[in-house]
Amino acid sequence: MKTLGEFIVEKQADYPSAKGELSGILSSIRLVAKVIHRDINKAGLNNDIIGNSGIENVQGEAQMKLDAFAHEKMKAALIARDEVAGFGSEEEENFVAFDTERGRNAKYIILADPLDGSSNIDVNVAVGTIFSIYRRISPIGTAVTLADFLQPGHKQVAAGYIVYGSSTMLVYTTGNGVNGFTYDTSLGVFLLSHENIKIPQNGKCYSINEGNYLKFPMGVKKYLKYCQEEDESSHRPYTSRYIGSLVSDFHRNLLKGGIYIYPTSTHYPLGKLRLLYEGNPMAFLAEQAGGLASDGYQRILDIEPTELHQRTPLFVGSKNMVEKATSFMLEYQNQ
Ligand SMILES: O=P(O)(O)OC[C@H]1O[C@](O)(COP(=O)(O)O)[C@@H](O)[C@@H]1O
Ligand SMILES: [Mg+2]
Ligand SMILES: [Mg+2]
Repeated sequence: MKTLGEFIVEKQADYPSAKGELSGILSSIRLVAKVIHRDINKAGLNNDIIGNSGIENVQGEAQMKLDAFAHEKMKAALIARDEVAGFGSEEEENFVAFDTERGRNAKYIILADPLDGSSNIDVNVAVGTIFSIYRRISPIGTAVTLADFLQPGHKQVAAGYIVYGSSTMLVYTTGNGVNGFTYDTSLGVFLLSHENIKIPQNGKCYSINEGNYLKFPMGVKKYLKYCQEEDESSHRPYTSRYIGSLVSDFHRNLLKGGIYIYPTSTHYPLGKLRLLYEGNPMAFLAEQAGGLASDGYQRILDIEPTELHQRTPLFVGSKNMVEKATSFMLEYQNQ
């Protein structure tokens, strides 16, 4: 079976002009995945890892100890690389420009949600790490600027996630399909287990925090009613599945078909999920697997970001399901 390392080298050979820089970054993300995997596995035994850190992150949300741990590990792994010019993270207010000679001459910037679904850690439920890679637009030889981080999602050169579930998997795309690798803990390697993943065009599963139903826009309420109606030909009613960890919910729907929705609500008028750390990477993966991602009205990857921690509504998953949901959004646009 092919390892992630072998796969990366093989793919690099498909692009003779490539200098292996992207491959180097992916290798460091693989290392971060192993480190976080190791510590998550000890979470129940280690009080330095579980629980609330007692501080709020830039989103005003309680920061878990593992959030901060994952963020620090990721930053340390990336700063050590020749290829990375800067890092933006959900856990840090400003982006970090790697302002050394090496960083100023590097080509890529990374955005990440180092630990996604962190409220699940203390109860032993799957969490994840999400990453997104862009080529910088500022001149080489200078420190990166905010503009390098505010590029629309269609400019991503690679994106992916690690899901720390019943097994740990790394799933990524470089714009040429989506591949998944399962971590073999006894060998310490990621093995290619899910080659060229394609999301089913139709699914039977919808994932949304239905507890917020009364706060949703009318289009979402109508779509949920549609999901729950009886109709044999379209296999409705669909099944409701919601873990509360985007990576895990997305991963299930990617493999089995389904739709994940985090809409606007009276509570979160702009949506809850972050465009740069969550929306864009998942949208890139979904499209590369043959699915779709929308904010309800437009393609996620076409949104021009204006802020690092910008939020977005997200409808992502099987093509026909996302199209159906967004048709309801359009129909009930003003309600
Ligand atoms: O509890 P809610 O409001 O349904 O939100 C759940 C969503 O929030 C998130 O946890 C946000 O991610 P973080 O843990 O990285 O802040 C998503 O993973 C998840 O889908
Ligand atoms: Mg998250
Ligand atoms: Mg997070």
